[in-house]
Amino acid sequence: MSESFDFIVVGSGSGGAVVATRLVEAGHSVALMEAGPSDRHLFIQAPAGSFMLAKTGHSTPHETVPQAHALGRRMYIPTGHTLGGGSSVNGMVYMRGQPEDYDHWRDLGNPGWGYDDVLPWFRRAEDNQRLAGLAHGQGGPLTVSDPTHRHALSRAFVLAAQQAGHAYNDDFNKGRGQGNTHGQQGVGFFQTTTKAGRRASTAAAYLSRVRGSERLAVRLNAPVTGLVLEGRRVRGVRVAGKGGGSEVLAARAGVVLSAGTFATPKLLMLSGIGPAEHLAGHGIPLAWDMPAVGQNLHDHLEVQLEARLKEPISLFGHDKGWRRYRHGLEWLLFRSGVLTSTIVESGGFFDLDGDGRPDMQIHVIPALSGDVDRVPARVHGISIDPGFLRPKSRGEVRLASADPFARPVIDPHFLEAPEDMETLLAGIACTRQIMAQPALADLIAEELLPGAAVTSRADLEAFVRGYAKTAYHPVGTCAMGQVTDHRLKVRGAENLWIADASVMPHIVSGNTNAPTIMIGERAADFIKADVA
Ligand SMILES: Cc1cc2nc3c(=O)[nH]c(=O)nc-3n(C[C@H](O)[C@H](O)[C@H](O)COP(=O)(O)OP(=O)(O)OC[C@H]3O[C@@H](n4cnc5c(N)ncnc54)[C@H](O)[C@@H]3O)c2cc1C
Repeated sequence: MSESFDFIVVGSGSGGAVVATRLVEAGHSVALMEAGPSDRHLFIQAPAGSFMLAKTGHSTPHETVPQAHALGRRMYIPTGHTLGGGSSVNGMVYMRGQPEDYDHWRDLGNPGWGYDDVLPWFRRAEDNQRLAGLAHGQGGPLTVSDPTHRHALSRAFVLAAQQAGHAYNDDFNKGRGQGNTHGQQGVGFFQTTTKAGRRASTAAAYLSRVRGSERLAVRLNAPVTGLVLEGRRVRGVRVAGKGGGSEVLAARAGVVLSAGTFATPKLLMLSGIGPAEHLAGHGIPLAWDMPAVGQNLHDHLEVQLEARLKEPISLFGHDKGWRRYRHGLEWLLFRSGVLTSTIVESGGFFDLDGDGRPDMQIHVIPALSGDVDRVPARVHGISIDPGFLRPKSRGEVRLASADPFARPVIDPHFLEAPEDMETLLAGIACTRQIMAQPALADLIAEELLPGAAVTSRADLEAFVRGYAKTAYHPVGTCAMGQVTDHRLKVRGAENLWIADASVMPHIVSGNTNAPTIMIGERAADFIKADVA
């Protein structure tokens, strides 16, 4: 083995960069292996650039297998592929989910993961620019701030939703609500992971603290292709080298997998840790049988309602011609203007089934955004995306072959559970009610998607099956309690941990970046204690 470190962390995303930073701060030497390139790119650093990142090579454009309950469509689920991973390409919405999510994780057999248990780690990570008190932290690495740019359409949505009877909420992360209200419920502006007009990825917020340390080696464009095992002990990792060769790096204390919901189970399976029959089918020697690896894949799904506007007030055209240069210059010189916008500035949480707990989230985009396989109409418009928070459908990730460079087979079984369809249909009705209120109705010329004529249940169901898209929050494929224990150590392994979104046993009721950062914080503490 060529080089050795105390720890090797595989993947520098929302979980990995946090673990690596905390281990280095604790005095350990760490090799942080990242398959993707550097994050030095205007579209990463300037918040609004995120909408133009799809084609820059900073994300991996995963595709599902044809989805039986979505008209046989292959659905697009990108994941980050750069320093900072998803936190470098995401929409920067700062959201934790609901206290009940974590209480549920605890009740599934993961002691120490209830809301009151995890709250201190959310607070430790956080440097909130507006909110203090029991729910929020100051002085942590991750800056959480209010959107400085609030587009007229983002504001119109918030007003229209209040006109429809939904309460204004100025803190979706306050935790348990007052009296009969749920702390998350209502509409407003999302807090963001941005700092002074720039993206606060885990690379910027965490890794920058230890970048100069001689204990940290960051390897970019360095895909790990498997683990080096000796019985139940991990000795190191295999890394693809330039020109087709491969190198082995040694880990004296252990290895942390933080390659994300698709790549972490893939690496386990390539290393012989997974469902025995599946591995045998690909000729991979079994290390130990773990049927749960790759199972329990789930994600948030949403539909996009689109409307054409009467006046040219959306963001349409702002990424073209002279406007593009003006916005770029304003951001470069002053860190102000449209490029500081996270685009998804407003939205809310709605309790559609009346059980006292929101089950639907809305994201608002002040333009027609389309989808990766759907070019939007070239007109001024607004997109309003209702999506479910707690999907019932479950799928899986499997190997396509023993080739580490083959994309995994991703089958989320989207919309298989009838409840998922019901929540989306109720979400469309709720969204239309908001669009009918004066603050939005006065701006809207016509509904483009699904279109005013689409009102029958059959037509609306067909719309959902034909247009539903993911919110890019895949989780669950190495679930804590199944694949790892409650201290995030892989079951059966002596010194192998997982710290990414794959360990969530059940998706949180909200965006997944902040919860994954919390998982990274906790993993670092478990690991430090385990090797002390
Ligand atoms: C387009 C988009 C928008 C999103 N918007 C939001 C949002 O607004 N708010 C929010 O909270 N969440 C959002 N999310 C989700 C959130 O960013 C992710 O849930 C989170 O980043 C996942 O973190 P992770 O640590 O599990 O994996 P990642 O952050 O994806 O990190 C995994 C890293 O491992 C690397 N890697 C993979 N395989 C290997 C290998 N073999 N060797 C070495 N390195 C490897 C990858 O390149 C990547 O950098 C969004 C995600 C996307 C993609």
